[in-house]
Amino acid sequence: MSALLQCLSHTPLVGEVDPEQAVLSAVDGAIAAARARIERFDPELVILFAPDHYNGFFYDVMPSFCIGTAAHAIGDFGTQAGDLDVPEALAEACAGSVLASGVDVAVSYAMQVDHGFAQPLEYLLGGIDRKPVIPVFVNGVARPLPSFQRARLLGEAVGRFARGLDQRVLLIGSGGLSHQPPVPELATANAHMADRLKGSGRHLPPDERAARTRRVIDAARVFVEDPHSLHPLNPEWDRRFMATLAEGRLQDLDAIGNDELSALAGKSTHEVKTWVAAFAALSAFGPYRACDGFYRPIPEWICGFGSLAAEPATAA
Ligand SMILES: O=C(O)CCC(=O)/C=C/C=C(\O)C(=O)O
Ligand SMILES: [Fe+2]
Repeated sequence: MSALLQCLSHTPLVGEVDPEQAVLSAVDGAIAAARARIERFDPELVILFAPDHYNGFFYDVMPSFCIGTAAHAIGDFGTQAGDLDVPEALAEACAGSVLASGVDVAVSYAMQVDHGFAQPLEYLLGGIDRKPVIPVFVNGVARPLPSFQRARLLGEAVGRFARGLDQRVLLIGSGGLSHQPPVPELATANAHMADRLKGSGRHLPPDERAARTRRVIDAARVFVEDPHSLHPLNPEWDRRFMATLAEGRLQDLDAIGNDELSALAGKSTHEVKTWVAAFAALSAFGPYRACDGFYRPIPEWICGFGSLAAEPATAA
């Protein structure tokens, strides 16, 4: 029974609109360090908390949280497509344990996931099917959104389940930090887009997929020139948020409401609830020690890009 945590921002813009080489090299260095630590740990099971961007979860039924007993990655923005290696019985047991803890997580026996899940698996493990993984969806874009507190309680419940396994468990949180790329919203969508958001977007025609990709790339190019063309990045908030997690003060976040968080750091920063869930899961193993914090505001990727690892304080 042991655990390692790695939280990492994701971006669909890597390779499309990139920052200068020095920044890219710094990011590559942070990811390489994370990957080396994970290799040394040699996880037997990965529990991946990640969001979706209207590729797998829609307003026909939008859960706050969902555990997959099987999952397929669609391969958006150049990420790997295919099946994740989900241990079905273990994922079922995890969902049962979380429900018994009082957190009403949904389950999916055919979860569809996007770059939010695929990118960390590729960057940190070398591919989407290299290790058994329990995928845990955390709604980070579709209002109404779960709160920091509920994300923490979800993570604690998952952590108690993981602690009971005789396995080396890698906990991953994917997404964030401050950012607001152009993701459609139901409240402002036209009839066609509203239909897509309610479920017809599950199998998007290739021309619409290409237009959607193009829209994000174009927005990034404009954002680099004009930081007010989208919600500005907030490095101060991002650093404070990372320090809060590193110092084990997860409950301090409970008081921050969702509208307040959107105003502080952009409507997509709710993805950081995956970080909160992952840290809360680690806290079920006892006090932890965070390490290798990395942060850069990267307008080319429309995000505050961060990486943070942690392990139980008792680990060697
Ligand atoms: O429908 C769309 O256009 C969605 C665009 C999209 O998927 C953007 C994703 C951005 C991130 O994942 C991110 O910056 O975290
Ligand atoms: Fe995202």
